[in-house]
Amino acid sequence: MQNMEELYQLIAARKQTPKKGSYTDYLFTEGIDKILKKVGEESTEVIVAAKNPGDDELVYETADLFYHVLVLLVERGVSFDQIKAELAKREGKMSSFKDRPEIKNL
Ligand SMILES: N=c1c2ncn([C@@H]3O[C@H](COP(=O)(O)OP(=O)(O)OP(=O)(O)O)[C@@H](O)[C@H]3O)c2ncn1[C@@H]1O[C@H](COP(=O)(O)O)[C@@H](O)[C@H]1O
Repeated sequence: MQNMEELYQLIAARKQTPKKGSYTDYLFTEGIDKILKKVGEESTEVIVAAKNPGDDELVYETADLFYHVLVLLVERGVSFDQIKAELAKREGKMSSFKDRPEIKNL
């Protein structure tokens, strides 16, 4: 079983020690524009999958998107701990939705 953090570490290791024939290495070699294009493509595929019936396609495309976002974070030098810290800051925070009537009125 591979969790998100383990996958991040594997991708970071690929950047540190490139492995010939690896898709991750291919993305790093192509560079940031290619990685961003893939994140865009995979995001669109998630949206389309979410509109279609059944979960399989949505699960598959979401996994693709997560992987490519992790590649992007490694490429940009953002650590997984930074993401965890940001999520932790939000934990247990009350939603300010009720205080913002403009959202309900959209
Ligand atoms: N989670 C993934 C993962 N998700 C998607 N992909 C690849 O992402 C690509 C997306 O498919 P597309 O059809 O959109 O892209 P493509 O036509 O293959 O290529 P391009 O469009 O990028 O030119 C596929 O080639 C998938 O294999 C992934 N490749 C690798 N991983 C993980 O990363 C680990 C390291 O991978 P390697 O570096 O390749 O060994 C693997 O063990 C996996 O756990």
